[in-house]
Amino acid sequence: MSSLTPAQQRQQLRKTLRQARRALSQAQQRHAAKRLQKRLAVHPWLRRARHVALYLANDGEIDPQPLSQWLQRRGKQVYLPVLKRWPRTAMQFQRIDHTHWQTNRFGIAEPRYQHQAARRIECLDVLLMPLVGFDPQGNRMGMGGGFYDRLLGKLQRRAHWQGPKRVGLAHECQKVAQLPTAAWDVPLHGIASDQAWYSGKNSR
Ligand SMILES: Nc1nc2c(c(=O)[nH]1)N(C=O)[C@@H](CNc1ccc(C(=O)N[C@@H](CCC(=O)O)C(=O)O)cc1)CN2
Ligand SMILES: Nc1ncnc2c1ncn2[C@@H]1O[C@H](COP(=O)(O)OP(=O)(O)OP(=O)(O)O)[C@@H](O)[C@H]1O
Repeated sequence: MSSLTPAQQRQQLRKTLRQARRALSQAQQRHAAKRLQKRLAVHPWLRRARHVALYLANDGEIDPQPLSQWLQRRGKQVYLPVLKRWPRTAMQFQRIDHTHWQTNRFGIAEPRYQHQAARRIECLDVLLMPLVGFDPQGNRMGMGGGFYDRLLGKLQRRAHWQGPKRVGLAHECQKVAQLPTAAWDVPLHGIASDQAWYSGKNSR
């Protein structure tokens, strides 16, 4: 209905797109994950990268696992997000080798925090991000926690941007023509789906 506020529109869209990705079969998920790996394995950003963050698939997200294995075979360091206990809105990244696992408050597995395995976001080469929805202009909508936006927002306010390439990973069914954007959204440099590569327009 046209009487929805922008926040309600985002919420509505989030619900529809989450249902769409959850409706994919296991076979479709496996196929998509493999296609994604093939696409990114030839991308110069990933071929050059030494430190890459990704995520453990949840709620129908496209699965970066085949890509993670490819990266590790190439001797690259792979990192996962770990939610901070305090402040509860913060997140950091941790290398995954020799890891003890725990479950975070959203039921997603994550490495137990170890100071020596953590890496600052500005020292990552590529940040592969989960998303609920994207548009071909490079806008991203996540689960609504604001974890990635908050982390990247801090970097963006610095005079000299130094940070990872921001790449969203998605199923093609998560694409919309134009996302309603919020002031704090940080645009992506690119989006890789199982079917295509999208170059973000307003990335820097
Ligand atoms: N695989 C994966 N890992 C990730 C993220 C992600 O989006 N995907 N995150 C990206 O930020 C962070 C976790 N953020 C999340 C935010 C909300 C929910 C979620 O399921 N929300 C429920 C409500 C749960 C509750 O409040 O108890 C929901 O909306 O139904 C999950 C993860 C870090 N790790
Ligand atoms: N840079 C920021 N500074 C302060 N608050 C922020 C910032 N970015 C996001 N937020 C807060 O986080 C909340 C969720 O934002 P949003 O809906 O854009 O999250 P998301 O991108 O879907 O989630 P995520 O990044 O965790 O995947 C917003 O209501 C906003 O208040």
